[in-house]
Amino acid sequence: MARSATYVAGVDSSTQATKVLVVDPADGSVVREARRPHPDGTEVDPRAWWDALAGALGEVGTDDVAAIGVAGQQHGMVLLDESGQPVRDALLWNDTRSAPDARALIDELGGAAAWAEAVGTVPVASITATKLRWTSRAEPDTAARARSVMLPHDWLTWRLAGAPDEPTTDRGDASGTGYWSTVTGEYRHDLLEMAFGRSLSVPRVASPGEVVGRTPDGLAVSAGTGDNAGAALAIGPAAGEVVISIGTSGAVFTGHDQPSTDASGLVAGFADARGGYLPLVCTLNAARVLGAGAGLLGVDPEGFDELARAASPGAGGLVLLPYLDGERTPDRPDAQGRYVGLTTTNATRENLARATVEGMLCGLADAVDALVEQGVPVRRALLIGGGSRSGAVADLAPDILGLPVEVLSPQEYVALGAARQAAWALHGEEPGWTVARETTREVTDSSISGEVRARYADVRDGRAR
Ligand SMILES: Nc1ncnc2c1ncn2[C@@H]1O[C@H](COP(=O)(O)OP(=O)(O)O)[C@@H](O)[C@H]1O
Ligand SMILES: O=C(CO)[C@@H](O)[C@H](O)COP(=O)(O)O
Repeated sequence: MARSATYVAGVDSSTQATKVLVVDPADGSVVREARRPHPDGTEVDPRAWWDALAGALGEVGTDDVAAIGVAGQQHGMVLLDESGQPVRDALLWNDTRSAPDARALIDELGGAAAWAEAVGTVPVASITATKLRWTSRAEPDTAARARSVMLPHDWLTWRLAGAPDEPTTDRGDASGTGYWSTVTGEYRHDLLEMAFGRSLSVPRVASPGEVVGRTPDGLAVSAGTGDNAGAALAIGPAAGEVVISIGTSGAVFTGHDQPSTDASGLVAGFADARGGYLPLVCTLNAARVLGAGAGLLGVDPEGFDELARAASPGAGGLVLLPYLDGERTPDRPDAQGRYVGLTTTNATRENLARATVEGMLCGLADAVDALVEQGVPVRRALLIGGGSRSGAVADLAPDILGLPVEVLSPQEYVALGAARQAAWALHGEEPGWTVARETTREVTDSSISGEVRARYADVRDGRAR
């Protein structure tokens, strides 16, 4: 159906919610937006994402929308049967049950370096291939019914396009599966078979500006991508800039001109949504650490910020190891959070709040170090995601990271990137919009990073208990 509509829609189907933006493709301005929550938990019926998407699209309205793109939480395993129905709830990126399967797969291929060379990423429990192995091992009857595997954004894109015979994915999201190689740009069907015990259908990898289908209403559907690649598409970090996304995950990434193959496993060598590369470090513990701290202290986010700002740097020696939900980077799936160094002198609500923010930021500072270790230049950090709305995070970040920091204006950058891709698919060229930049917050005391991070490292590495 031909449409005379003028706008494009971008979707972020992330861990906690679906967010939809209707955007003017002429300048990238947001004209309408809506949001629907997702169920909690690390395994979710994908139909809940579809319902959230349908609800949010219904609220924003699509009569004047010509194209749509979906960026989604990475790595989630959506296993489908012969008729295209999910055989079980999707296992999400933050589900750690497949940690032993990750270790087994590493051994079977001959070690971490072999994986880094093969696909760019050493498997941890987040990576889709390990979830396939867990399913074939722990739920063989369920596995027997599976015919195809998709990622969350693949599945939503496929459904938006009316479930065509040939589902699609893109380089950005495919690179988080463990069975698509960022190094060669090809599927490694042998690794999928090694993980699952037999072959499964996988989506075709569409090109960045491709129209992969049409909705029943005639909207052009773009290839979509993973949420972090979506944010990178929206922001376009310059050389030396690293994006730090403080959502459910803490994701630290930037564009790069060559694939990464980090055998230490800290840096995932992902692809981006433009044809380039997106080395990325992901922690399991970011915005929710702040929420847990606020809950512990019985305050709202603003009250929590006020407490954290009122304490001195270093929180009187109190340190939080922020691995509340286990950790992915470093690979400690069974870890728990720990406050260390509590004394009668430092036992104040202010220090508890400050240690919480500092601990979360130290985890992200470690992630930045891992990128630098891989030869990625880092001179400035750009903060996005729900946790970047915390005033205490914004205030403390430059001194803990030891970097100038820009907190980008609160926007749904992942959905904006998806809208940008939809505009690209619609008009055949990538739009030229840039996002507004904010004032840079400079490092105020360069000794803080060293001192706070040294105490944190003692706790992280077991030298202080
Ligand atoms: N002002 C704030 N202070 C601290 N945390 C916040 C604030 N605003 C939102 N958040 C947290 O940000 C998270 C949601 O961020 P978002 O980037 O949308 O996550 P995701 O992409 O994982 O769904 C929630 O955990 C929420 O509690
Ligand atoms: O696993 C990763 C990146 O490798 C996560 O970043 C997920 O993509 C989920 O992101 P959020 O929902 O936290 O934005």
